[in-house]
Amino acid sequence: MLTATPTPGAPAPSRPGLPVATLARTQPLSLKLAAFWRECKPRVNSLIVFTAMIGMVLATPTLPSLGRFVAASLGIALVAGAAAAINCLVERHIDARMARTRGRPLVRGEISAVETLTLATLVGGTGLTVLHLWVNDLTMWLTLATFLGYAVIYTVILKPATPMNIVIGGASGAMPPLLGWAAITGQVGAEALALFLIVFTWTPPHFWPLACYRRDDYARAGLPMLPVTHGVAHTCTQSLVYVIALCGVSLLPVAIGMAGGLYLAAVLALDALFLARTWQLWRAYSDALARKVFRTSIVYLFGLFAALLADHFLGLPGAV
Ligand code: HEM
Ligand SMILES: CC(C)=CCC/C(C)=C/CC/C(C)=C/COP(=O)(O)OP(=O)(O)O
Repeated sequence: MLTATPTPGAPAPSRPGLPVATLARTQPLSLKLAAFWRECKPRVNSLIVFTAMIGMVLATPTLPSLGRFVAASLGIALVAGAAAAINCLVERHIDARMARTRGRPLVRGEISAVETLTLATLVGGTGLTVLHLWVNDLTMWLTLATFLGYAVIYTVILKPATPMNIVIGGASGAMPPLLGWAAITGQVGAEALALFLIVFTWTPPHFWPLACYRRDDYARAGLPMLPVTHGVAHTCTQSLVYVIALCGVSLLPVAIGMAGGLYLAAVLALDALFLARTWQLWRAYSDALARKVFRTSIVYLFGLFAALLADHFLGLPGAV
């Protein structure tokens, strides 16, 4: 619970002079809802939902039913948003100590812990209900497991305990394309596992460059991220190993016949870009380059899934 005593290093609350707990009580509902929206981490979750949507489109040789597609996207988005909000709730004292996260709504007193919990329960519960009523129970259970994997196993247990937090916790972030596949087919096939493996292998070199240039933040917050516990050089070596593995894993869709030449051409270019940047970082680390590698990771994953989509549409009957 945030109290009237300011957390050392935390920013001033959104209205100076008022303690954060009092502030949260005096905010109008519209501002609280806007604060909750930010707690749902809409930018990160837009890519998460995008990968789930591609999983749905790839799961059928034609096009998925529009109703099922919309219901599954909505259900997954709502549960992912609730998971992000619970992450903000659990980590509010840590967030107050890090420059990157100290502007978050709970830290600034724009919303209270109880309101965050209430809204997250409502939103997450609605998401699971949508999946139960209009998608299928397999997707609902797998989405619930993903929620628990991120909000509890990663956030509460692994993140404060081990520098390998991201490798194990990354399994939750890799689930959405598999959830999309399960939403359309009612099962989990080899193709869904290939998509899972791509995001799973991508996650460490997505996160570690950011953890490198934010290492002082993580050290101040007392979180055992790899650059804090093992240094930047070791983290860059690990990132390079994962990107090399990713170059292999990214070819799985071609190897199992779920994607063709267009995807192959695009993914080879993306692999070359990600590998070159991660290699440069390994050779000569700088914070500026680490920022660039982090941004490249996002371009990489978005580009890979967009290429899968384009390749799929090219293969549809009637396409040139
Ligand atoms: C457990 C695994 C993951 C961790 C620890 C992680 C960590 C992070 C962190 C710390 C940021 C910076 C957020 C900020 O600036 O506040 C970030 C940004 C981002 N992440 Fe991840 N991430 C993970 C998985 C994923 C996955 C699976 C996706 C998408 C499929 C993703 C997509 C993004 C995007 C799009 C951004 C940029 C957001 C922006 O520009 O504001 N992340 N990630
Ligand atoms: C369907 C469903 C439940 C999906 C959840 C998907 C999922 C696991 C997303 C994780 C991505 C994410 C926001 C990481 C932030 O990590 P962090 O908490 O270490 O970052 P922070 O320091 O910015 O809070």
